[in-house]
Amino acid sequence: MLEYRDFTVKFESVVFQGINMTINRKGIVLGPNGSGKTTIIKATCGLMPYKGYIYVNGMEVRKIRNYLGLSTNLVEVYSIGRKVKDIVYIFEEIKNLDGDMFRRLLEEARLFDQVINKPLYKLSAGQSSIVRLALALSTNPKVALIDEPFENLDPARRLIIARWLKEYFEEGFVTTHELDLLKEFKDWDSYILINGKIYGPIPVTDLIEASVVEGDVENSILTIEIQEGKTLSFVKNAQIGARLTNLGSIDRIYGVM
Ligand SMILES: Nc1ncnc2c1ncn2[C@@H]1O[C@H](COP(=O)(O)OP(=O)(O)OP(=O)(O)O)[C@@H](O)[C@H]1O
Repeated sequence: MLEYRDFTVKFESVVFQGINMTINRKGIVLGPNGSGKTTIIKATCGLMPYKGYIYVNGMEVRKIRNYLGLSTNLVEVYSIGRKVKDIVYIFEEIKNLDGDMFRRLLEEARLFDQVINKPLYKLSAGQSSIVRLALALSTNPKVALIDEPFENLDPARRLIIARWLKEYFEEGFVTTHELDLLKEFKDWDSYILINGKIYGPIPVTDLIEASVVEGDVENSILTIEIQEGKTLSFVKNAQIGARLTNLGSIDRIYGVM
């Protein structure tokens, strides 16, 4: 279980202001560019300072030592070792990574031979993304925090990745701004991260059926503040507004206004 209490991050401007949220299943976190998707994962993995509290299975992140049950695909975590095979070896030693599973996943993505003897930084963006996801999932994590796993991937590999995400971890969330992938995660919850706030959980099935309408609409499943004083409502089976999934990317939500 992930719990955020008064979670606040400020850089030059506020990224999160006093977030209170509990995630106890698997969630898709949707957010436009710069909304804080990577920031919330970094904070939850103890990779950056924050105000307030983050609890992973009841343990406050700042106090966690040697917890093996949390995994992420963030590149910062895999900056050790020269080649991919060295990273696998190190994670087998320090995090009980299952080397056979890692090999099996990469063979399924038809990448193993191409990447295993190369350093991560020499891989293409898509290859690096798949390798880091396979590293994260091969530790059989209870909780996984996966940042933008679908970027730079061809359609066939996106479906492979979606299947891994459904199968290989128990709790946590996957961030994306791509809306056409929602249909792969129909029994998950979704969260929308925008303008310093996090909205949700909303069942993915509800979001798939929702249209986005300007203003505060009665009987909507959700109303969000997209900018100071400007709201958008998500309305199921509406005859007005723009069907959310037709937007393609959550970044295009600003165009609805
Ligand atoms: N170390 C930092 N110092 C200053 N500002 C930062 C830092 N890291 C992130 N930010 C800012 O915090 C905001 C959130 O960044 P973050 O990378 O979390 O967004 P994101 O939702 O992952 O975006 P994208 O979809 O573009 O990857 C952005 O405005 C970014 O410029």
